[in-house]
Amino acid sequence: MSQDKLELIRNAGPSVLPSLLLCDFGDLKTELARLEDAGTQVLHLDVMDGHFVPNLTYGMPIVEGIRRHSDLPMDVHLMISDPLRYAQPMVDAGADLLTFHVEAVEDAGEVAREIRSMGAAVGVALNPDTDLSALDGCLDDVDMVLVMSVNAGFGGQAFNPVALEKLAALKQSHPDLLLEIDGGINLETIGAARAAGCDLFVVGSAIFKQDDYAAAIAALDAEIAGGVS
Ligand SMILES: O=C(CO)[C@H](O)[C@H](O)COP(=O)(O)O
Ligand SMILES: [Co+2]
Repeated sequence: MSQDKLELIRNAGPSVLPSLLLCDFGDLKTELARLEDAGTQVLHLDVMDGHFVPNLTYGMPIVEGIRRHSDLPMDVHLMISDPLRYAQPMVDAGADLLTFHVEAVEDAGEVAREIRSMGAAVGVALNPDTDLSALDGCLDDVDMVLVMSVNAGFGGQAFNPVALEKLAALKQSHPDLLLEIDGGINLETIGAARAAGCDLFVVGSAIFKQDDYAAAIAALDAEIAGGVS
């Protein structure tokens, strides 16, 4: 199931992934319908534990609730101190791609292999201050690298261009790896991320602060198309 969904995620690229961090959780069903009508192919869910990051969001019940109302592949961004503790419950709740932070674990390769053994695709994320060398030894065991362009924890932060250098370096060293960017992506920044080789573009504020999600996503798609792959 998840390997099929991984193919869907791969084939979706280059694509905008709405981050549900800033959606109306009081009316999630309508929000999901609006995103599907806007052509969304993959959802990005931000799970924060109030420990690895100073913010608290949601866990398995919300992921499972979203799964009940949408068949879209779910890219679950774990901003938590102990990703393996919750990996299997997240897979059971419907996560297709589970991404953990390299800063949270001692052996990223081992964590990646364990998540894969649960039947999910796996991504590894790194914050702006974390050097790419932190990924040494785990890139053969992941399907995707999530390059953060803000410090994980909150929506609505300003884009940090250090992410562009990391994307370009990863594209060169690992051309087959799926690359995702997250944080401060909007009409001004998305083209540069595409030009740096990015495939998946997580967007929160630049969609959810607009009245018309479809128009917001179409404008972002147009900027992606204008970038150099
Ligand atoms: O992982 C995240 C925050 O840690 C979110 O995915 C991200 O911040 C989306 O929000 P925005 O587009 O407003 O930056
Ligand atoms: Co995220």
